[in-house]
Amino acid sequence: MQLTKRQQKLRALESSRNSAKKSNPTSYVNQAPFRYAERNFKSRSPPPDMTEVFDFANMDGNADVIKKRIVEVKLKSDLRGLCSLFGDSEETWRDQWDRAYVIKGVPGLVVIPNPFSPPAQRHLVRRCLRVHARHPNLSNLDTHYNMPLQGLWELVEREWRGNLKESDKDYFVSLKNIDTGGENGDSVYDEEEKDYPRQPDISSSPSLNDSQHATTPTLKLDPLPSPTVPVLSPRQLIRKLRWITLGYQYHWATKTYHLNRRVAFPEDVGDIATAVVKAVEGVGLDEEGWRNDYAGDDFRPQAGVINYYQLRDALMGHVDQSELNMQAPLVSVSLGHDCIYLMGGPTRDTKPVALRLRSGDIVVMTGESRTCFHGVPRILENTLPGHLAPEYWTHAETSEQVPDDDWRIFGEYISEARINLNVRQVFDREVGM
Ligand SMILES: O=C(O)CCC(=O)C(=O)O
Ligand SMILES: [Fe+2]
Repeated sequence: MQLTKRQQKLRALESSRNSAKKSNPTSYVNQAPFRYAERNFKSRSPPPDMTEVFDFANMDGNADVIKKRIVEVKLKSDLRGLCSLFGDSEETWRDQWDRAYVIKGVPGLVVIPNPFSPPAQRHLVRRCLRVHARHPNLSNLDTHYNMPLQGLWELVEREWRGNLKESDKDYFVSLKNIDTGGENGDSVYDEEEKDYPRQPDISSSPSLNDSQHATTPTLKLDPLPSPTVPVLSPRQLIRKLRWITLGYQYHWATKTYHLNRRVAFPEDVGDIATAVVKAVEGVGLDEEGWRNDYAGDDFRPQAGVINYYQLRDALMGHVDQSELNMQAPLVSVSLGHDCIYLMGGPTRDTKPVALRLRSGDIVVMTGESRTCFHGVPRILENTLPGHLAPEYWTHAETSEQVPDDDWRIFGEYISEARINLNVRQVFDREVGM
């Protein structure tokens, strides 16, 4: 993109102002370390300081202070035996299918570098857009729009193939009537920060507040639609999708689960999470006195969130503490563009570690880390792996490399996005409905 002279001048001015602010200790002196790190990685001008980022796919490239903190550990089992979506990934594995990493000073966190094959990653991206992002799963868009039952993605595909035109009656997804009753618990999405209504009011206190737990019998009113959301074409509207919920649907306003809105948990996502929880059983760091002792057989994938990030989106620091069962590990899978993932401590006063997560990487929050602050301040541009690019099939050399011919449309979406799929156990075991 060519900048005009005026734009260049404005950029330069912004950059010098920000640098001055950054070098002025008084403007940062009262800033909690987690916020300070968020601010660093969100900054566009000047660009963030990336010297202390953990990169598990490029071990030699890590700074010495980072290398010293990474400890390679063995998973309980070879992942390939646990779920058919694992296996045949690119170089990173070199046949070490039981390899993972933990970090000194970050008890409970386990990182498994991408174990998925390229087709498995494409399968998950497709499922996240075509299957999971529709009724009965709730999304941020449901508050404001009468979402089509067959899903927004179906309209996107029809528009893309030229089978849906502006003059067709179902082209524009209609806005919800503002008179529908409810409480105003949701905010309109923001270009840069994902509209998790929970973010602003999560306290930095490590103690769990009972009112945030799943069983609290609070009145769960649906949030009111906003009068200011625009009417958009399917391909524009899909870029406004920020999250959907799986299994037990989440009520953001009260930070509790809807016990009466339970959707069957998707098998492929549940299988991945269960396999991962089984694999990390017993993983720990003796020298720091921690070990994940959650039995894989006790894990039940009961709820999940899929986050859809556009390149300028961020997810601010938060703690996931709405689950009654806070002992079970939380499994989180990255797809598409790389991101910076911050993992802190029980309050924002702990300096977080910054991890570069790539497509396919899995983060598991076990034990202590389960109640710690974390967030995604930055999606890294120009990091889409070739096997997810829209034009991928045109470069394929063998027939196995050729993905389904409909990949191009998913590739177009993911070429400006990152998807995160995370799975939680809410209760101790199954809960009868
Ligand atoms: O996008 C991610 O990697 C993290 C998402 C997350 O923390 C959440 O949904 O609670
Ligand atoms: Fe989270």
